[in-house]
Amino acid sequence: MAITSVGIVGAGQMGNGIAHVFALAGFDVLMTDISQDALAKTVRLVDQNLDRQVSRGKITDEDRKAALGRIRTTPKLTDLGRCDLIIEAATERESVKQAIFDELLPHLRPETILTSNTSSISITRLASRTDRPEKFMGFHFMNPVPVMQLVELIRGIATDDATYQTLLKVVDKLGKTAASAEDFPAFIVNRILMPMINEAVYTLYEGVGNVTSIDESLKLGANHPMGPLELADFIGLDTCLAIMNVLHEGLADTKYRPCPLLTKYVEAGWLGRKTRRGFYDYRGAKPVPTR
Ligand SMILES: CC(=O)CC(=O)SCCNC(=O)CCNC(=O)[C@H](O)C(C)(C)COP(=O)(O)OP(=O)(O)OC[C@H]1O[C@@H](n2cnc3c(N)ncnc32)[C@H](O)[C@@H]1OP(=O)(O)O
Ligand SMILES: NC(=O)C1=CN([C@@H]2O[C@H](COP(=O)(O)OP(=O)(O)OC[C@H]3O[C@@H](n4cnc5c(N)ncnc54)[C@H](OP(=O)(O)O)[C@@H]3O)[C@@H](O)[C@H]2O)C=CC1
Repeated sequence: MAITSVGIVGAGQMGNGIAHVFALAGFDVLMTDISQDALAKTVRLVDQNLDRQVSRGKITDEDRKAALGRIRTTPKLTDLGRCDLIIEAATERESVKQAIFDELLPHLRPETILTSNTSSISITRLASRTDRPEKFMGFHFMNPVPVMQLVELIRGIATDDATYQTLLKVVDKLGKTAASAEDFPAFIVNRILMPMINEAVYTLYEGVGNVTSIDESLKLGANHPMGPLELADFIGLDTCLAIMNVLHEGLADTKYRPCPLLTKYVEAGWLGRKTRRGFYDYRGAKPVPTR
């Protein structure tokens, strides 16, 4: 099946980046979000990021204008029913994703492919509660989407080969690289990355280092582009905690227990960059470590 139109549910940082790369690659994009505020901001943010690519000579101003012209928004989830491909990129909570699929399913055409950008949740379980487990897949983009080359493709137990092949072609059209992961908690990237971030929070919790020394150590000592705490703030501490909980519950191994300090930051509503406070405080001119 040829995909020309894409419906994106969730206009947060991931939905925004996904809309950006699909529109630039020539797909028609329709976005929705329960937050009208997020929806209102999203096209402006895509424009800013496209503009950044124009100023760095990556794309032309014509490309920017054409991409923007392909993005539309709607407050009504059910309007996405006419799209060829759905990418759910709402908050990392199974009940949220479930409710979205329940509402959307009666409005989809039978051939529509349904995907989730989930970072960790079982694709087989999400798929099993839909009317099309064979046309359901994990479609996991990395943040920031316009920059990161990888897309993880996760087949549930029932996903058919035609769906997988269609998504491989879509990834190719986006100019990105696909990696296939089996459907186990947090797949490949987050199975490895998130325990490292959680360990960095334990290192902070136990006083082995402070925010600055931990981040500097990994940046200068292991050549990571961002320190683990800076990266956690970038991803969102709520998302990091949700992924650790899926690993902990799904693999039933205490080595994945989320650090109590990570839980405390999330309970405080200090979710990182998106709330302007996390391991760093972003409310001033420069980020200031909170510990
Ligand atoms: C949680 C999950 O489920 C999975 C995940 O996503 S895990 C998170 C994965 N992501 C990472 O690990 C990111 C780690 N960090 C990095 O790679 C880098 O710090 C970074 C690319 C984010 C920024 O790099 P930087 O050198 O500090 O910043 P900056 O110079 O501003 O940007 C680098 C390039 O990215 C571009 N860029 C950054 N953000 C962008 C955006 N949102 N849109 C478009 N372009 C962007 C810049 O234009 C710049 O392009 P050029 O190289 O062509 O000049
Ligand atoms: N952050 C990251 O680095 C990565 C995240 N992901 C995954 O992508 C998904 C989105 O993450 P991210 O963009 O960071 O999260 P954000 O918190 O930035 O955005 C999520 C958006 O979804 C909205 N939302 C919540 N419930 C609904 C709903 N029922 N219908 C429509 N929209 C809804 C939220 O609105 P409101 O704020 O009002 O609740 C918010 O605008 C998650 O599954 C996450 O695990 C995947 C790769 C990387």
